[in-house]
Amino acid sequence: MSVAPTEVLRWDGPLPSRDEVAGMIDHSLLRPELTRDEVEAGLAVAREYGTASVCVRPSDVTAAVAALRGTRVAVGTVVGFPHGGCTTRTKVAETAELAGLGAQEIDMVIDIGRLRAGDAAFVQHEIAAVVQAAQGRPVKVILENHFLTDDQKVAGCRAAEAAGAAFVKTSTGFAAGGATLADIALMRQAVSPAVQVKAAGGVRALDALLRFHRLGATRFGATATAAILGELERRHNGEAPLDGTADSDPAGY
Ligand SMILES: O=C[C@H](O)COP(=O)(O)O
Repeated sequence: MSVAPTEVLRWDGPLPSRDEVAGMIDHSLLRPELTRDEVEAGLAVAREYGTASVCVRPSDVTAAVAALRGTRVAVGTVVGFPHGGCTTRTKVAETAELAGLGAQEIDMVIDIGRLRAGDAAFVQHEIAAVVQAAQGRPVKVILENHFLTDDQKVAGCRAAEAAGAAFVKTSTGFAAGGATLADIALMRQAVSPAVQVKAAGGVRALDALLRFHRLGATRFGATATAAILGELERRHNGEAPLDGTADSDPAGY
């Protein structure tokens, strides 16, 4: 599918509310160097804004569950992250353990090499095993599009849907490229309306988020949550866009 030029995709409808935008963000706290204090500060950001969830490292799930108890912010975490190359048994065991610790959403990385080799059946089987281990918790399937052709992205999306995934997701945020407009359009077309599309990796500006949303993304993985929502507040107050981000590369790469 061809994607309209950036200018055409500029957001021109009524601005969504802060709650609406926050309610689509998985506040990402996945960087390997984060200290416990930095994680706690990130959890406070999610709590303050009421994001859809936090996406934390597995070792932070227990702390996140405690910090967010009684709020509407779900605790999400990652499986097979970031390379996707561990065994299916390991991904299943991770999922079961993290669910037991209170994780409510699971973002899993596929076996990227197997998909590139044309073995979508393996990828589907592995996703299905994680979906089963998640016991009803939404599973978001990270394709890591940076490494894939369009045909492989579509095959990954179809495998995810057939396996019972709730979302297909563009990227980990740790490869050399993240979410793109073209990929969101492609992924939205590749799955039925029953499956949501999550954009992640370089979604660091309000305009980027809104453009992705217009193309069908309904969840966003972002570290720049406070900046995105601060920009939204400025727009609601009638202030001009911060710095021309409306015309920049929407994914920031
Ligand atoms: O959600 C996945 C990544 O951690 C997003 O990181 P980023 O927003 O800094 O690109």
